[in-house]
Amino acid sequence: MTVLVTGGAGYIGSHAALALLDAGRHVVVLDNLSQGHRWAVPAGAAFVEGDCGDYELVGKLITDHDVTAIMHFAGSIIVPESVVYPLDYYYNNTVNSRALAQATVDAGIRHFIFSSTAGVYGEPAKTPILEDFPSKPISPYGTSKMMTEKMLADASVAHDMNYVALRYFNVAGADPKGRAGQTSRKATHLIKIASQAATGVRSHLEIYGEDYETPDGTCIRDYIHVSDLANAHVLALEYLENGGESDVMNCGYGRGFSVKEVISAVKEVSGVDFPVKLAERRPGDPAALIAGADRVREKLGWVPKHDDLEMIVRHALDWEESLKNRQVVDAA
Ligand SMILES: NC(=O)c1ccc[n+]([C@@H]2O[C@H](COP(=O)([O-])OP(=O)(O)OC[C@H]3O[C@@H](n4cnc5c(N)ncnc54)[C@H](O)[C@@H]3O)[C@@H](O)[C@H]2O)c1
Ligand SMILES: O=c1ccn([C@@H]2O[C@H](COP(=O)(O)OP(=O)(O)O[C@H]3O[C@H](CO)[C@H](O)[C@H](O)[C@H]3O)[C@@H](O)[C@H]2O)c(=O)[nH]1
Repeated sequence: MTVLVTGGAGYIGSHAALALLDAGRHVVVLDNLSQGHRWAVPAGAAFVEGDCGDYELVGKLITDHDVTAIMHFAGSIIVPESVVYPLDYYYNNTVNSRALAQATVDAGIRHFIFSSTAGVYGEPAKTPILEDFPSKPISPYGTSKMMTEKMLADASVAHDMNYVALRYFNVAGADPKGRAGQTSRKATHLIKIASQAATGVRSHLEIYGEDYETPDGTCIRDYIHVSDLANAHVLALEYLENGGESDVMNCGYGRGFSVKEVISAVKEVSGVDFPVKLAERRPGDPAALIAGADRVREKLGWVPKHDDLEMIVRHALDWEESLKNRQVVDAA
């Protein structure tokens, strides 16, 4: 009875592995270490280095570790990069997920939890965004995830498998106990970048556009603490094991902060007035993404513990400081 966590050497996957272990589960992590770090895999989890699209390898590790459920975090995650290298994104996020799904159904695995994204909605007509709004991604990243969602939906009808696709909004923060955090080799996320600027890893931060149709002209996002998100995965697994029907669920708090509000919070919490410059809009950025997040609460009984921007920022800053001691910071 082991959970296979693909991408468990990365940011969200390592937190999910911790949450599973904390819940008394057995975990095996599969990660090709293209972005993640071996040391980020929690001590209590088994680790296999390899690709989630390697059908033979996945089949073997399912047998070797008595895997009964999959949590699929492995993927390429940077929206603007997907605009420049779309075929790489379709390969890693869609083609490799197809191979993983094939290995899953061939091995008779009955539960699958997938890391999807608010990016599947594109530019929503209104907020908050509900799960039944149309999927009209405006980036290859969003399309690559939408296609995997559709594969899982079809596979769950044809095979004895139920799934939940969790559509994450903007994930941020770090494990409150300091056991894990974001250590991306190519940091792009706002709170991570701002934390690096506040801790001196980066010289400054750029705001990508202040001419959006929002109150202060900068983009609005729904920032969710990574530990609350990890807990939603544990609940989703219990839900599927108890026979829950396949579904998609938004993961956010249902409120948004602008880029400028986030920068103010990081300056306030850190006490550092780091330089901020204005820059051009970044391709693929919708103006506002706020989750309608009732479904995940109602169906999974999810109750967040960290819905507080200052707490999210505090944990992100603490992690950034700890990385300086480990000497594994990204180059600015
Ligand atoms: N971070 C966010 O705000 C966010 C929002 C929505 C969805 N997501 C999704 O959550 C998942 C995890 O994101 P993250 O922020 O932890 O990213 P991350 O880059 O920290 O982690 C991804 C991990 O997957 C591994 N990986 C990538 N391709 C692989 C492959 N083919 N085989 C095996 N391992 C592979 C990487 O080495 C890395 O450890 C992704 O699928 C991402 O699309 C993230
Ligand atoms: O240095 C920076 C970094 C970001 N931003 C802005 O901050 C906002 C948030 O950007 P992030 O890069 O932190 O996050 P995204 O909204 O682009 O995307 C994230 O959330 C999405 C869902 O909302 C996807 O799932 C995706 O995987 C994940 O990277 C955007 O308006 C972006 O333009 C800046 O102004 N400066």
